[in-house]
Amino acid sequence: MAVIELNGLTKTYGGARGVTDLSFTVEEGEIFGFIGPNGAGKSTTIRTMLGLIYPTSGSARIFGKDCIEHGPEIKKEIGYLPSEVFYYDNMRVKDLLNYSASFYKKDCAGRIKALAERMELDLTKKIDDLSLGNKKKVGIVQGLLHSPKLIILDEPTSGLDPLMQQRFFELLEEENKRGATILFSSHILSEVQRLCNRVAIIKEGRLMALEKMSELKENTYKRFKLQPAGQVAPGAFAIPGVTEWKQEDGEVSFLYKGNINEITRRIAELDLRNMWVEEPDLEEIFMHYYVKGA
Ligand SMILES: Nc1ncnc2c1ncn2[C@@H]1O[C@H](COP(=O)(O)OP(=O)(O)OP(=O)(O)O)[C@@H](O)[C@H]1O
Repeated sequence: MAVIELNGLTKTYGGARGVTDLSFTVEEGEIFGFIGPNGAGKSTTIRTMLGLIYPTSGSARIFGKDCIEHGPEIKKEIGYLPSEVFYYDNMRVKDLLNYSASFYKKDCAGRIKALAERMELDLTKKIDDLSLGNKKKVGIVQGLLHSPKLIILDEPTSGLDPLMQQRFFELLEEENKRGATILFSSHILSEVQRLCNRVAIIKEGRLMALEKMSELKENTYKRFKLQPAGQVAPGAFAIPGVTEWKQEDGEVSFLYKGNINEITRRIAELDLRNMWVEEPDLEEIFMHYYVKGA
């Protein structure tokens, strides 16, 4: 079952581009990455899903229901963590969270306590006295306290230290095992890589690619590093698919995309001391899409 369905979603702000003709679906149980640089249109898409802004044309549906027509009903089943969190500073953390919980017709007390313990959040503190990272933790607990079916995260890790990021990711993986679908929007590619099964790449408001994480990695470049016994002739790797060829300090490196046998035949002609083949990280993949689509 599709949990999120975007159909030709377009949003303009006055004449300015927000997102253009965006279509994709997120299936139940997925951890879906939504990546693109600042200004690509991620927040615009999320705000439309939450019914906070109206699409100019096209539609966004969640749980099979239109996000504008059924906004309040849909929102009860969504946990949303915005990129920036703002609170009434005078409140204590527990009062704010109890207030948030009162919107759901569920007893969330046990969950609030468990989540706060997990994230090492002091419920008795005044929001005013919290650091940025601790405010972020309030947002996390607030987003998860009602055990939502869909979790929408907009740049969720900013302000969290590495240990807390790790905890948070573990928490998300548990929520996913419990059955929650997750949309994870980010420009930090390593975290998307770590967590997501599938990704949509967005650039200047348009969908650039929609792929399984595994395919995204397979269909792209591999980085080769060789340590030859002597100098390699400059033309030795002049075959299609080889780019960024470099020879320095006794090491040859290049990116390769193509039939793996072609390249191993070339490599086999060399006398090697050592060799490494590395998976490209998402950063390199991302650059590839951007350069290609530029
Ligand atoms: N309220 C608004 N009024 C006018 N233009 C807007 C508004 N909100 C967003 N935009 C524009 O829409 C485009 C997409 O912005 P959006 O915030 O959705 O991108 P993003 O991918 O979430 O980036 P970021 O990570 O920086 O938030 C940008 O060009 C932005 O300037």
